[in-house]
Amino acid sequence: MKGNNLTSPLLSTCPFGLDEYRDELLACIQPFVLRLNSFQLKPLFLLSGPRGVGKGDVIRNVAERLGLNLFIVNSSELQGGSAGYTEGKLKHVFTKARKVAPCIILLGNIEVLCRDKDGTEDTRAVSSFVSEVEKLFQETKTFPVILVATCNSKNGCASAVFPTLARLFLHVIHMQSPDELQRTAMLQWISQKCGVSVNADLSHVAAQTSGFIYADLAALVSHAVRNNFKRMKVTSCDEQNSPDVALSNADFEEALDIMHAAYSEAIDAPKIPKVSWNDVGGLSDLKEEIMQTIMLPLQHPGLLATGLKRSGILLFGPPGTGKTLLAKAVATECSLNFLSVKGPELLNMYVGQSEENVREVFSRARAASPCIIFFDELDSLAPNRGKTGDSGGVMDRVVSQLLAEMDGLQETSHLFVIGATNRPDLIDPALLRPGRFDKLLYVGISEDKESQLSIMVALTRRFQLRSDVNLKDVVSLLPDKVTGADLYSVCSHAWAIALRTEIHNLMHGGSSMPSAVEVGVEDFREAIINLTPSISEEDLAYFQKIRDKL
Ligand SMILES: Nc1ncnc2c1ncn2[C@@H]1O[C@H](COP(=O)(O)OP(=O)(O)OP(=O)(O)O)[C@@H](O)[C@H]1O
Repeated sequence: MKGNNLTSPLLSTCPFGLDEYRDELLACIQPFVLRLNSFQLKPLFLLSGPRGVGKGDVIRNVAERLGLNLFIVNSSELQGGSAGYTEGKLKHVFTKARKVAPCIILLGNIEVLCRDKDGTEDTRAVSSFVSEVEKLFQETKTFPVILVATCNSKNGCASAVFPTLARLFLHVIHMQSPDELQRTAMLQWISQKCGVSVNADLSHVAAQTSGFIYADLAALVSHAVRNNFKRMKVTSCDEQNSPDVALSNADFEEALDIMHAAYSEAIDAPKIPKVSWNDVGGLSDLKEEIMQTIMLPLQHPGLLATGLKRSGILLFGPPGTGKTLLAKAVATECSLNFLSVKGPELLNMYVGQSEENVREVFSRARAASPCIIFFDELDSLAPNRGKTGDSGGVMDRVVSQLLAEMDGLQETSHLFVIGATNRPDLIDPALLRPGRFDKLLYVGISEDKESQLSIMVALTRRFQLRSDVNLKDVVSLLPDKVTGADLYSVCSHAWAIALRTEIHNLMHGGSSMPSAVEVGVEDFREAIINLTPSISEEDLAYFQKIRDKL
């Protein structure tokens, strides 16, 4: 793609994927440039969107296309602690702008304008701004001056701007995070702009960059170029001998790893867990089933377009049977970030806050996608509506919010939801309908020696076992019905007993502390004697009844 220069030098300043916003702004400004403004309206426009979405580039491109000068001023430069200062600064800026007319004044970060120290609206500053703007347009007779302000906002809406200021604008353009197609176009444009060719599947890269905006994609390409230089061992270059750079899939993969890691650090976002299949004993049928559900949309994103309904997975069963462990292992295996949320953590006494928390979880996961959201104790978050008896109907609204978010998942192939509960019978049936948590999987206790052995093997993987230990013999000492958590307790107990013995020997004339604690068969025996299985026969009968019912 190198040398595939853009045909129009004007087009080159507007990233592909932002053209719809550019055209919208162009259409707004053109009548004023052509003096078709018979209603004496003031040409004030507002562009809002997340920081780095490409607002400046859109305005720059419009100015170039219309042959207007661009006069850039940041609102924070106009803030000086008093309304008088803002007024003086504004006068100065507008006088200078008039001198370079025809022009666009780009007033950046308008959300900070007219804000006093404690963040509230400074009404005097607002009225100075309004009157200075009035004067600007009254006194500009010869060539047009257009004012385009920008506002940083997470969700693209301009609510951060004080309503008195927002009312001044003739039209507001809300710039959203780009979709997959737009991201592909942007990556292509940024690479061309950097003068590098691309031997990678950009649509595949774009699919892995959900939540990225223009500035993130530019950083991604620059990381990819650096990776390429490292791979090709480019040490020095000058204008004449600049190396031929062809970015490969591997360059982008590495760059994505760097970006995802940096992003996770910055916002404490979910990360890929470090639980391998070797850490999970038994449960092989469940592993297979979950992997298939998750891998299918990842490997064939096109299937979603054909109307295939995505489903969430609900793991249910007694406590301590490895539901969380299983979900983490799937995330590790598929290289997915893992966002674990305990149902009760999201509930809040303030009106509307619990629903907001649910929304926030999904938006955090979307920003970190590909991602698995793991809802532990789902029954506490989504109980049967109308049965909970909370006076304000909070739970009903939380369930409705959860349903709305789950339905929204159909559009993405990179977000998965796994729920876990000990009480599936308490969950609102609406959540178990097709397209939501419609795959119910029972995670039970270990009832046969074979599955107990495989869990013991997984749990003692990092143990130093004495030569007298045969795990089969250890397993034969176990009660018939135990959970993974019971076995974990046996292993950790045995290790603690072994450690205690080592310390005792050391204090009574032993030579020196060995580098690792060696666990012997006696240690396991003692730990097993002290074990009380966490699930009783009645509990088990109850879980089996629910399982048969579902
Ligand atoms: N199949 C297994 N293989 C290895 N370890 C297991 C297994 N099942 C459970 N464990 C051990 O038990 C611990 C608790 O398991 P986990 O938290 O996954 O259970 P859970 O079913 O999610 O429990 P809860 O319903 O109480 O949330 C794990 O950290 C792990 O050490």
